Order: sequence, then structure tokens, then C-alpha cells
Amino acid sequence: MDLTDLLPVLIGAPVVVAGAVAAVVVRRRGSGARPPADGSTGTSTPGAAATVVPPDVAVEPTAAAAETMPSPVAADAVTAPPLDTPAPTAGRLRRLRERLARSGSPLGARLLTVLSRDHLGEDDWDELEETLLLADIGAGPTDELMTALRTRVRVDGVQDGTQARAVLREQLLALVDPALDRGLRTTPGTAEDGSRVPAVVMVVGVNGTGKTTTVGKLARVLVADGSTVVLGAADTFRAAAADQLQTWGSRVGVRTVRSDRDGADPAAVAFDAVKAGRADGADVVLVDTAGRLQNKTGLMDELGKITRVITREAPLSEVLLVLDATTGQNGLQQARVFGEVAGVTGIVLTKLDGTAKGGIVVAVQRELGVPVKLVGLGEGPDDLAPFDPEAFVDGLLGD
Ligand SMILES: Nc1nc2c(ncn2[C@@H]2O[C@H](COP(=O)(O)OP(=O)(O)OP(=O)(O)O)[C@@H](O)[C@H]2O)c(=O)[nH]1
Repeated sequence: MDLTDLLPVLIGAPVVVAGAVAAVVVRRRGSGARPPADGSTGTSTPGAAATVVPPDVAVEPTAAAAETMPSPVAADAVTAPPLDTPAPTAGRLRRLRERLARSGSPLGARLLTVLSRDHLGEDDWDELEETLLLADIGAGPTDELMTALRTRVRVDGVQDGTQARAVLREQLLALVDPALDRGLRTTPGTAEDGSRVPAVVMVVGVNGTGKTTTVGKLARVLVADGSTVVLGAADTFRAAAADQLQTWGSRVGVRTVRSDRDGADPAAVAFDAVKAGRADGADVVLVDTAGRLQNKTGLMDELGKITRVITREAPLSEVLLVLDATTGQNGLQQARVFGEVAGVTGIVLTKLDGTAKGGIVVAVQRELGVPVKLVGLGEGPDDLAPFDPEAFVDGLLGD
């Protein structure tokens, strides 16, 4: 599958050719490296509930920004570092798939080794089952796959490695479910009064799973495709999270709405972000949230409040749950809780590069009944890819 197949799936918008993207997004090529640690590229106003932080470019402030910014934005532009150019998406897909193939090969290789044996005895079937369970596919899907494989082997026989691969590919693909709608809803909508409202994507999940990083990477993808984006730093629990987000944004010319105080009301920041996005005519507002809530009631209260205030300005288009693929059963437990409290519409599975347990994709989709839409495959700024079932299964099996 190539870029033209992929991008509409990711953002539900027309594909923009690379040259046009560059023209829209980038003034100058940057290093492409990870965001700097200081995040100190914008201005902020003490005392305000939330501050609109301009990107490092001479962008006209929005009405909301103008209320809160103490000095003209253009002053920053003189000394601002150059903007990044997000990696070309065509090359990115190939690179990420190769990485997936490397990380997933233990699963695919082990399965294929067993399945290619001459006569499959019970020990071989046990080995297959164990391999699937160890890869975090989950008990139910493992049973299904075992039954399907046994049937295929009995009916058709598996003569050689090529045939074994074809059978396995078909069955794994069925488990991952290519029919699920994995498109991200990032198209602006219309308010009751007929005015244009941005698509609002809220990102939730336990701390450390990669939420802020994912919001930053996603902003790059959207910007690269020609969308205008505003970020909302509603993870007010950890002060550094707002700095981190602001840094991601400023690298691609995206403004961040944040609070200047630790522990500020996340709902107020989220509201201000959506309001700024609306005033700004942005296409998408991405809202980062905190995940450090001790119990389910607290989580429900906080996410419920954020959702309520956001929807006063614009409906929520997506609630993306970020899960760390390396956490296995813990991740599934988290998924269950967030699924109950947050109305999750899609899953982002991060750190797939750090595990051979790609089977978690299947388990988590089953657990929540919503599709994996994006996968994180590294710490680099462009290591986020739309989840593509065929590429994923091919990655697991190795090309
Ligand atoms: N290897 C790898 N690392 C990742 C990936 N995504 C995120 N990370 C790393 O995971 C760590 C945590 O990421 P954050 O984005 O800060 O996590 P968070 O969920 O926002 O955490 P809090 O702000 O504490 O709630 C960082 O070191 C990221 O670089 C990925 O796909 N692969």
C-alpha cells in the first residue's frame, strides 16, 4: 500500500502532494530531530486561566490570543528557530513497516516455523497456542485462530512454508478485522448557529503511555497534510507536559493553549483551547489530558467535566485512548476503565517498537470494541503511523 492509499484513511481528507504540503507548512527546513527540552519558545501571561502561546512564526494572534498576550507576537519571529518539516509520509510508511517487521518477527517467525513442519502433532499445536498467548493476542482470539488453523490444515493441508504463510496471513488478518473504520474524524463541523467549528480530538490515557508525544506527532501529521491545528495542554498535573506540548507545536508552527499554573483546572484549559481554535478558524483542536487519577470516580469526574465544557464550544470528534503496547494485561485493564468512563472512539497503541507482543492490537480491539487507529513505533517525531491491518500482519510475518 502506498501513500495515496493511506492518508485519506488517516485523516479523512484529500491527499496533498508533498510539494504543496511543503509550501503550506514550512518556511524553512529544520533538523527533524526531537523537540528541544526547554520548550521555551512562546509567551504566557501569569494569572490568566489559560494562555494562547503562539508558534515561532509571525502568525496573527486570534481574538482569544489577543486578549491574553502581553506583547506583539511578531517580535518572537525575528529570533525564532526554523520550523521542522515533518518526514515525507511516503517514506515514513516504508520505514515504520520495516521497524514493525523487526519488532514483530519473533511472533510471525515462530508461528511459521511450527506451521511449516511436516506433520503437526499435538505438541506442535500446543506450541502454536503458547506462542499466540505469549504475544498477548488474548485467550478468546487465540482459540478462534487455533480452530481456524486446525480446520485449514485438516481440509487443505499445508504443504510448504509459502502456503503456511498464506494461511496464517489470512487468519491473522481476519482477527485484526480490516473492516473496521479506522479513519480519524478531523474534519471541521458546523455549530447550531451555522458557524464553522473545528474538529476536537481529546487524547486520554494513563500517564507515561505517550499521550503528549502522540498529540505532538499527530499535530505534525495534520500540519503536513495542510490542516490548521491548535493544541490544548489540559494535562495540568505535570507542568512539564505543557512545555513538552508547546515545544512540539512550535516546531511545526502550531499554537498551544496552556495554563501558567500547575494544577489549573484542565477543563478550563480545554475550553479555552477549543474557543481559541474556533476563533482562529482552525481545522482541528487536539486536547492533551492528564492520566494520573487515582480512581475511577475521579477519572470519570475529570473527563466528564472536560467533555461537558468542550462541547459548549464544539462537539467532540474523537476520543483517542493511548495505550502502551509493552504493558500487556495492565494495558488491557486501563483500556477497560477508560472505555467505561471516556467514550473512547479509537485507540493509539504506542511503543510497538519496544515489544514483540503485537498481538495486543487484537486483544485491545476486542476489549473495547473500537479500532486501533494509530500506532507509535519509536520516539522520533514522525514515528506515528495510521494503523493498517495488512501492513501490520505483513510486518508480523515478515516480508
Ligand atoms: N519507543 C517509543 N517510545 C515512545 C513512543 N511514544 C511515546 N514514547 C515515549 O514514552 C515516554 C512518555 O511519553 P509522554 O508523551 O510524556 O507520556 P504521557 O502519557 O503524556 O505522560 P504524562 O504527561 O506523564 O501523563 C516518552 O519518553 C516518549 O518518548 C513510541 O511509540 N515508542
